[in-house]
Amino acid sequence: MTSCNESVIRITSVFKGAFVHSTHTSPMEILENFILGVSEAGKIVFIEGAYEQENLAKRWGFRNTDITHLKDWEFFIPGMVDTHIHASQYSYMGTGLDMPLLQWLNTYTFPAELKYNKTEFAEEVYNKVVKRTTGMQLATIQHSHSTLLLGEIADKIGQRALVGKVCMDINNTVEEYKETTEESVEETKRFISTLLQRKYPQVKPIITPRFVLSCSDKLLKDLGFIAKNNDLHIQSHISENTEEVQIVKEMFPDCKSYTDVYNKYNLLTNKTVMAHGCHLTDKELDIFNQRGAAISHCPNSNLSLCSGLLDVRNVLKHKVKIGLGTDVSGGYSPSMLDAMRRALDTSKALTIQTSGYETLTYKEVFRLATLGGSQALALEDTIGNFEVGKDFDAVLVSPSIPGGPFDVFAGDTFEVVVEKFLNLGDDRNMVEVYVAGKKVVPFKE
Ligand SMILES: O=c1[nH]c(=O)c2nc[nH]c2[nH]1
Ligand SMILES: [Zn+2]
Repeated sequence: MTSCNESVIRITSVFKGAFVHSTHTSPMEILENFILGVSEAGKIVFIEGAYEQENLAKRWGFRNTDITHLKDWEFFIPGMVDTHIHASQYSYMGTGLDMPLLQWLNTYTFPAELKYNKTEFAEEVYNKVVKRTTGMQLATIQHSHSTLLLGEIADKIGQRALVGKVCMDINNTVEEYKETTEESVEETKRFISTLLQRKYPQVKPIITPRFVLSCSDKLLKDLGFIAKNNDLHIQSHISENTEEVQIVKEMFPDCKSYTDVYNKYNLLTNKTVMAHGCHLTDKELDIFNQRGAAISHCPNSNLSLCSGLLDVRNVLKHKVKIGLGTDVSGGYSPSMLDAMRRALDTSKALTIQTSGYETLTYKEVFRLATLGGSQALALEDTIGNFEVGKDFDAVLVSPSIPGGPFDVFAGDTFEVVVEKFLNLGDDRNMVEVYVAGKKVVPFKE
């Protein structure tokens, strides 16, 4: 394609059709018959009504034959952002959901994660999990060599990812699955500097204390320093289950709350995303708001481990950033469509319990899965919707594929088709995935 005649920006792809995304003012905007241009750098250069085609073609120097026309009923959505997933738990996804959090960790999770000291096992699992998930993934693993491998695989496939090495220096049940404080700190530093040196464009490190119950005061303190000194993202778990909350309270009598513990160690920043938060109090949500920290709502996991029902409406009321997470394998599905559906189920369960409760709409959970996720990961300037200047991270949805999971009828409106896809669609409908303008699905073998 030709270069633009009025600036150095080179347009490499132009798509014409329907674009569905969220903005600050609207949970779902359906832009039918629009035209979107992507630069060589993978950025959205324009998105305008198709009636502007001629002007745009002149201004940016593309020809009509350069335009990719979406087929009937096809539409683009922004890449969905999975704000919390454990790549290292993928091997037992869909099993072992028969006990509450702390027993589940001791029985299934710690023995399974121990296996990642073997690089071959890590390689097999990570090659599979990176391909199974569409969108951002946060991976956790204790062994830094396999965690680096995860970063390498994500980069090779073209995925966007924040990758973290789980830190834990306390484990009274599976004794062999823990590090000394020094090991945890040194391995974290080594992991971060190696990953940063590799300069992967879309793969970055994230500081990952497992949760308060797995980390000594010294480890939490040192991780807070490392994150601050290197301006890094932070991820952890908070207030997932009532037993966990009670133990934290007993362990830290001087702290006012679970949130206060992370806050004390500089682990609550505007680049922090905390998974779950089902039992956070209003005061704790106020602290999240003040610190600019975010919550990853993991509804499949919250239901599967009977942890709790996060009141998303209340989180939004406190103006706390919130996105969705699959939390594989506490959550049994790696699909962000499933995360949206379980978020709606949770909101409906709260509606049954609470008279006058304002149930989330399917449009609102779509916003959580896209724009909300980008805000939660402090990446709103780069991804989350189709605003000019952002990276073109997108999924091409084809609703009426042969043998697909739902049917489209002549009388359906675009809005109805989008709703059907969100409630009934699956991978078969997601025919192409783009990350920063590059097509990553279908995968190149
Ligand atoms: O859902 C969860 N999965 C985990 O691996 C974990 N570790 C601490 N807390 C946790 N919660
Ligand atoms: Zn988790």
